[in-house]
Amino acid sequence: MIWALVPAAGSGRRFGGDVPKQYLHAAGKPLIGHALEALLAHPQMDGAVVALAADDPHWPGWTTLHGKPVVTCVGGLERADSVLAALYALPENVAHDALLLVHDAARPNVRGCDLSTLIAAANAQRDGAILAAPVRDTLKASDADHRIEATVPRAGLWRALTPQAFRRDLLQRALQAAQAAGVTVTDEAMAVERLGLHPVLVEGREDNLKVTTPADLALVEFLLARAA
Ligand SMILES: Nc1ccn([C@@H]2O[C@H](COP(=O)(O)OP(=O)(O)OP(=O)(O)O)[C@@H](O)[C@H]2O)c(=O)n1
Ligand SMILES: C[C@](O)(CO)[C@H](O)COP(=O)(O)O
Repeated sequence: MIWALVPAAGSGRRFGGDVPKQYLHAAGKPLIGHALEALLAHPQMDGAVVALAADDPHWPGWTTLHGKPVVTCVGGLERADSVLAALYALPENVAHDALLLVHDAARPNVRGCDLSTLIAAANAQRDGAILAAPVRDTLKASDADHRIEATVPRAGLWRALTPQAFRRDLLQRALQAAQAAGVTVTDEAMAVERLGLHPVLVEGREDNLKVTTPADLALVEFLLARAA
């Protein structure tokens, strides 16, 4: 059994505007709709838990997509809190060693081929696996005035994407440990790394973009329309 946990309780501060970005439309449907449909269209996926802002007026109320259950819960202050809330909201019949794929609602262009390679990698070893893209640009470190201080060697550097795939019991233990330590993790792998484990990086599509600013939306609109 494989379930998705979809953090969708953010307010989109960097994007701006009144409507949280996960509900903005591109290629005819909200970004969250594209993300959930891509996840649940995959034959190995069994359902999804979506973490929403309290009293979210935008949630369309889906209870199934592609014939698979969609469960909702109230998210938390940070993304990691929302992921943990979604984990706690998993239905009773989801086993404690079930594989969980955590995917940003703001990443609408995830593809089935990437889901298949990620699931295979996560099933092949216990530390988990994440989609990621190798850094292709030269990286610079700067001072507070944006003056270059150094060029950062990019060999072995990756951009973490989502989904990130972990066994339920491991993910719960890792997120609870980070929360108890007062550490705000920016992705699930960071919490698992804190336990001394080494999740595997699975090269994913560069166009599995997270919509963070308005410029991202225009690009995602083009990508989704082309994929339709
Ligand atoms: N407390 C939070 C914060 C974020 N998210 C979700 O985590 C994903 C990635 O987070 P991000 O892109 O940072 O979204 P926002 O937090 O909404 O953006 P910002 O940081 O600009 O406010 C998004 O789908 C967002 O809805 C969440 O579920 N709960
Ligand atoms: C989880 C993530 O998408 C991996 O790159 C990223 O860390 C989310 O960061 P955000 O600031 O919460 O968008």
